[in-house]
Amino acid sequence: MIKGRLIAVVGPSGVGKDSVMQGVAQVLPEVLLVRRVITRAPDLGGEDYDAVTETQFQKMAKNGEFAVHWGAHGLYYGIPQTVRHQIGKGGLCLANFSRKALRAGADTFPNFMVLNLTAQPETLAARLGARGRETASDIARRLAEAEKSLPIGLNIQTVSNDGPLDQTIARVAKLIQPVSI
Ligand SMILES: Nc1ncnc2c1ncn2[C@@H]1O[C@H](COP(=O)(O)OP(=O)(O)O)[C@@H](O)[C@H]1O
Ligand SMILES: O=P(O)(O)OC[C@H]1O[C@H](OP(=O)(O)OP(=O)(O)O)[C@H](O)[C@@H]1O
Repeated sequence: MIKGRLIAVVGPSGVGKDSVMQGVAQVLPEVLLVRRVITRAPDLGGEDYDAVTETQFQKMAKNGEFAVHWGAHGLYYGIPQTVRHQIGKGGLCLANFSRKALRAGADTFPNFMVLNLTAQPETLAARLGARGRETASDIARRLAEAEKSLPIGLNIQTVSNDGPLDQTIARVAKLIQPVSI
């Protein structure tokens, strides 16, 4: 029997969290990508998300619609409660996560695992510029927050994404096996 789990993908802005998640979902069809609720303007690309206003987000949070939620970059992000059902059914779920919210994630989800992606600062700057989703001042703020420590005592796998994306995807696909019981 397979136990489901949530794998929180973390790392600095521009490291490749969304790209790696999408690539892994292509090579491992059983992987489910978590669709986050974000107070970001709709259709800015990078990931599929539910765009809501701040008022809508606060209402959803108050109604208990998020398993975990946090604020960052002047936005709010929520992981929907529905992810719990997917995990309960044995789903291998991947979510773009905040390093600040990892402790809450570990307290919320069974078999919680962290995929920590890394890249050199100059790589991050080049990638954020090329992505073009944020303004230059937003990019500067994101780069200033690149270094953050991770909580101790969690199941953390660290993988460099400095090299070719396909190489990272292949490494991650090998690491994120479901939990057998
Ligand atoms: N290994 C890689 N090599 C080259 N470009 C990459 C690689 N990984 C991601 N990118 C590019 O870098 C940019 C940032 O990636 P993204 O997945 O949006 O990062 P994050 O979600 O961590 O902010 C995107 O334009 C993406 O196409
Ligand atoms: O606490 P931190 O680990 O610094 O993370 C803060 C936020 O940054 C990322 O957001 P988002 O996907 O909007 O930005 P990014 O693609 O530039 O990383 C991540 O998903 C968190 O929501």
